[in-house]
Formats: sequence, structure tokens, C-alpha cells
Amino acid sequence: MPAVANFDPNSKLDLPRNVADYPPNVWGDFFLQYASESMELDQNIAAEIDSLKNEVRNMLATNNEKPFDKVKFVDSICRLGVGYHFEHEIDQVLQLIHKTYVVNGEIILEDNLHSLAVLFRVLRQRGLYVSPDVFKKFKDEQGNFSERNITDVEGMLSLFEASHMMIHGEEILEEALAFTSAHLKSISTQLNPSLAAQVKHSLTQALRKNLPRLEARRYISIYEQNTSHNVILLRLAKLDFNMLQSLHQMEFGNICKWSKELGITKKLPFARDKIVECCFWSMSVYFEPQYSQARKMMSKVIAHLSFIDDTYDSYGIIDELELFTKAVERWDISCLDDLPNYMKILYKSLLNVYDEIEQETKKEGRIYTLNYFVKDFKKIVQAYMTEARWLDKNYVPAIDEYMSISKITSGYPVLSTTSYIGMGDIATEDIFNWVTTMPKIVNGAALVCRLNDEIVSNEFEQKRGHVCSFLECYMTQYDTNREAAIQECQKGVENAWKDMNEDCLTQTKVPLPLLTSVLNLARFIEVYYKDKDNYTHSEGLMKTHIKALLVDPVPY
Ligand SMILES: CC(C)=CCC/C(C)=C/COP(=O)(O)OP(=O)(O)O
Repeated sequence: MPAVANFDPNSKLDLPRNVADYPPNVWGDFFLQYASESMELDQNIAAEIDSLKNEVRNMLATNNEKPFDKVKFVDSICRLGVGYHFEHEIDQVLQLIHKTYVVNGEIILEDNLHSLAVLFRVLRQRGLYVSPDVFKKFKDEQGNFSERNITDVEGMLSLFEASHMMIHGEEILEEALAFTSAHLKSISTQLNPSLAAQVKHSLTQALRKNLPRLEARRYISIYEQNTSHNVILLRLAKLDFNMLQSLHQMEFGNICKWSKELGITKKLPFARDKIVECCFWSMSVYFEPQYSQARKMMSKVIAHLSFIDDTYDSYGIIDELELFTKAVERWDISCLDDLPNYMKILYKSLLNVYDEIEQETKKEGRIYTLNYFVKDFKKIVQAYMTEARWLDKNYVPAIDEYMSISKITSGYPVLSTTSYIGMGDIATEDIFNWVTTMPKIVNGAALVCRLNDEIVSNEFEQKRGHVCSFLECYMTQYDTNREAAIQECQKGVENAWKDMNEDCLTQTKVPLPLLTSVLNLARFIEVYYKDKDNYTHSEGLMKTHIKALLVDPVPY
């Protein structure tokens, strides 16, 4: 039975539709050259990587170093992007340091601002609590951060990065952030070019909010310029980066081949043609080799969410959208007959992706994960429908009502769940129960996504008639202007990061890689929705980054 009585699904195909003026595809068939069944690994390089890994592992295991040197070594390993080889060793080192030198949360070691700030950040990144009171000694009698710190650029930079680990109620880190931001900005013109570039980069993209692969690519050159760098670690970082790049190239190639064979972007010409950017989104969530299959699934899910988003946001007509929503609620191929032709293509393709994920999860004995996925997928489509009805009726909801729906349509709740499907046994059924109830970290990532997106996309979207945004709802509810609404958005993003940081310290039962994938979803937004929507308009920053991570190897 059709879901909407007396509605012929194909009767409105000639109607003028709301079509967005999306920019064309940026990459064409470029990545098809890398499509392959298996990756050819240079055996000499593979052997060298193994031997370098052993050497670094031995360095991590020696106990004759000062704790600060050890922590800085761990920090370099992580920033260079090779921490994933030494998870166990890094855990041991940091647990021991935390046990020995942190008493009731207080760091009992003495050193300069740089060392203490690195120690503070590295321990917190690992989910180990340390009190920010360690920075009190850098204040003057009036209780302000002392002006004497200003000339210590390394210390200021490290304090700036450390302050981004803040949770709610940490006044001293708020002050540290304001103090370091202001002074680093004003001093940056007086520094040598290399240090000035580092300062400028941190001020626009703090480490906590940056994507690990981007950081690795950048930090390899910075570390190399540091005269006291560890040559073994540097060589490992370079070879490993390039080896992973080859793996990612092959994955991108295979997904592009799948997309081309499917021909769906040609069949849905109203939708954004962004398969490479979808692969990049999933690679940003996890880059490690063991998540190759997970990335494949996730790229396909993101691609379909993008098509569906464009269907609800622009092309679809309200009656058709009701039909599609019903079909997703029923999740059954027999619904196909109820849909107009273009939606048949989309619906069938979505169920095919689901079948593929089913095959994979069956092999691993993790088929139960799909119930959680489908439940979340239904939720996002229902929320898209709510937004479409709002637009249809020109309805401007109250802020709370708006946020309860738009957090779901950010896509981040369903993507958090999707990201766990391919993460193996660490993502247990308890974890799925947790992640699908909007814990603080998922709620935070959804807020970061929604609020940043609203700040940068509003004008482009409103031009073509888009559901009202946070900005409109806020301005209407509080009878205020756009600037005040944007400020509220920015405040919301800051609070969301505090929530996420808090969950990273308190959710001790959730393994770090699972928290990290949600953090990485938020980081993707911090990088690509900063000045504009770089997903839709991907010819600038996103293209440059994809080239740096996927096309150009690191010279060695
Ligand atoms: C994270 C997800 C779901 C990825 C899929 C692609 C997508 C919908 C991107 C956001 O587009 P947008 O900026 O147009 O979003 P919205 O329509 O929600 O404003």
C-alpha cells in the first residue's frame, strides 16, 4: 500500500524543483588509477619500517631518561603520526609517570612552563586527569599570568595547546587561553619565520582540534628542522606516512571505481558529486591500516547521507519526502514501488550498502551492530523530514526544538555509531548501547558540527530556500541581531569541546580509539567548516589537504 494515499510517485517529476547551485566535482577520475585488489608493498621498505619500529619500541622501554624527556619523546611519536604502533608501550610509560609524579591530581615535578604544559597535555590526551593548578606558579601577585612568560615563546605555545584540554569550571585554563592567544598574536611578527609559522598555525588550528594525519604531515617537517631530532623516529615517521598513503590511495581508488560503476551521481544530478571528499571524511575518522574495511563502509554511508541530505534539502518535494521517510522507516526492498524513480535509485543503493555491511559484520559475528545502525539511520531521516516540513510551512521553531532535531541532522550521531561497526571487538554491545544514547561526546561532536556549519553556510543556503537555521531561530526568539546569534553559536562550540574533553577523562570504560573517532568527526568540522563549507566548496583548502595526504609523498 502506498504510504501517502492517492499519490502517484512519478506524477510530479516535471515540477520546478529547488536545486542548489553546487560547484562541480573537483577530482574527476583522478583516483581511479590507484584502484587495485591488493597493495604492492616494497619489501625492503617494509623490513626497514619493522626494524625502525623495534628500535623506537626499545627506546620507549628504557628507564634511564628523565620523565619530561620521556613525555616529550612520546609527544613527538604521537604528533608524527606513528603512535598507533606503540599504543601499549605509550600507555605503560604514561601510566607509570602518572602514578609516580601525579598525586591527587597534582603534578609534583618541577620544571619550566614548556615542559609542564607538554606533560599536562600529553597525560590528559591519554585520558589521565591532572589538575591545571600546576600553572598557578606562572601567575603574579595579582593573580594574572605573569608578563615575564611572554618572551618564552615555546612555553607560551605549549600552554596555549594545553589550554585546549579544558573541561568545565577550569578558570585558569580559560585565562591561559586568553593570555597566550593575545600575546602570541602580537609577538608573531617578531619571530623567526619558522617559529612564526608554527605560532600562526597553532592560532588557527590548535592541536586538540586538528586532524591527526594533517598534524603528522606538518609536524614531520617541523621535527626535521629541530636540530635535536631523533633520526630513527623521523625516518620511521616518513616511511610510515608514505606506506599509509599508498594504502589510502588504493582505498580511494576502489571507492571511486565502485561509485563510477554504480553511476549514481549521474542518475542523481541534483546532488553533490563528492565521493573523494566522502572518502577523506572517513579517513579523517581513522587512518590506521586495521580500519581499512571500516573506512570503506563509512565512505559509502557518508556518500548516501550526502545524497539523502540533498534530496531533503533541495530537490525532493514534500509528498515524495514523506514516501521516502516511510520507506526508510520500513527498511524493506518491497517499498521500492511506492517511490518516484529517482528515489528508487537512491533507496535501492542504500539497501545495497546495508547488505554489504551485513555480509562483513556476519563474517565477524557482529551482525547485532546493524540494529543500532538502522535505528540511527531512521532517526536521521525522520529528522530530515521534520526539517522539510518546517521549510514547507515556513515554520521557525524555538531554539530547543530546533536543536533537538538539527543535532540529529548534523549526521554525527549516526556516523558515530557507523564508525564503531568496523572497529572490531573493542566496540561491544554495551558500547553500542552507550553511543546510541547521545553521550556527552557525541552530543558535543553534533553541536560542533551543527553550530559551525550554521555560521559558515547560512548565507549560501538561505539563497536557495533552506530550512531556517540556528541563527534565524535565535534572532527570532531573542529579537536580536546576527552578530549576537553567531556569538551564541561560538559559545556553544566552546562548551561542546569542554563536554567532549570531559567525556574523554571520565568515560574510562570506553577504549580510547572509540572516543578518538568521535573526536575526529568534530575535528573534521573544525578544519573544514572554519571559514566556509569546504565539503561543498572543496576546490580550495580541502583539495590542498587531500593532495598533501593522498597524492604527494613525504620526501625522504
Ligand atoms: C556528516 C555527514 C552526514 C556527511 C554527509 C554529507 C553531508 C550531509 C554534509 C553536510 O552538508 P551540509 O553542510 O549541506 O549540511 P546541512 O544540510 O545539514 O546543513
